[in-house]
Amino acid sequence: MGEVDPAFIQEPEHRPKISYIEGQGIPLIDLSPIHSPDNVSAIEGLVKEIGSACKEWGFFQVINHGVPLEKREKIYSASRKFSALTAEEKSKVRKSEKKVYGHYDNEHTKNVKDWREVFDFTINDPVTVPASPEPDDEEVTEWKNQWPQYPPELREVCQEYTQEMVKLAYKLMELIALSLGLPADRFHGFFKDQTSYIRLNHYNPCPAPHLALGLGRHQDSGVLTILNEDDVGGLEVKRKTDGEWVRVKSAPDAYIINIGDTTQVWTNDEYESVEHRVVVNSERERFSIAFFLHASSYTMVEPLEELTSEQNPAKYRAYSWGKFITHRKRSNFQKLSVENVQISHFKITK
Ligand SMILES: O=C(O)CCC(=O)C(=O)O
Ligand SMILES: [Fe+2]
Repeated sequence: MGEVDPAFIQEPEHRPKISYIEGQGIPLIDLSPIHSPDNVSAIEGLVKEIGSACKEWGFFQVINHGVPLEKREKIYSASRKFSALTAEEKSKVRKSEKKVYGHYDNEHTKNVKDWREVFDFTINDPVTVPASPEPDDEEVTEWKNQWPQYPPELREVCQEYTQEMVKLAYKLMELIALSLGLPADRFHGFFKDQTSYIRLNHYNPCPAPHLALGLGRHQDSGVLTILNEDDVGGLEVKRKTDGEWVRVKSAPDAYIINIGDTTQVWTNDEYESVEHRVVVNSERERFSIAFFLHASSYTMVEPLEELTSEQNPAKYRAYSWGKFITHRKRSNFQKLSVENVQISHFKITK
């Protein structure tokens, strides 16, 4: 076995198990009804399924989602070509504190290094965000994409894929709104100048897969994540019922959807954002593509009025989405002595 940089080594309690439980129970939801919206009873059934999946798992898979296979194949192919470039070539579009999108292979999750490299791009280029996390600083700045020279088609296939993700994300948010007894378009207003981005993930084979993780345990901080993975596998979800890590077995052509922290706050904990991580292996590299649906930076995130009452008061104080992400971005480039900003910091304690 090769030597592995100690920066990658997880504490014993966070190391992956040799044998794993396959997440058979993770709901698999057929989205066909969204393509014939007049079929009211089919939509109602679908809304119920989505509601239970959000409540019980915070994770589910969808099939018949309407995203053309060809667009996905194209973005995977471009992602593979990019990952095969030399480190020097990739460093030309390297992420930094100032350039927040691009290539990066030095990310830490909870202060342990992840065994992966990523390429990030914002779907609204440039996107306007606060200049600093300081609460009183009203200055704004722009975050822009960096596109590599090679492969030349990367930019275009990413843009085409983005359109599909946005369409699917809106559909899913409509179903989620309905499942909460809200009007279908209840969430749409939050996405006018959305800060959503896409991440192309590449996990190399790892000589010490029992010590390191492709991606350490975390919750997604945004609204919703739409993930596609290749056939290698490795995503694990912390099951709500018993806290066990279960391996997601991706159905062919499925997208894996999970609720993020913003939705947890909006729904006042009705739908919780669930921890997940990625296990690597010593034989096969793995690719995945994640679309993170994020609100406009000027959004104040707080429990929705319709979902709170005297009996069920708001469990969170309002926080600025823009300040939250600038805080996160800054700390990504500094080794932390304290925990990163979390929604729990806005929790109202009695
Ligand atoms: O690659 C995966 O399967 C999951 C990636 C993920 O959870 C993330 O990037 O937040
Ligand atoms: Fe994630």
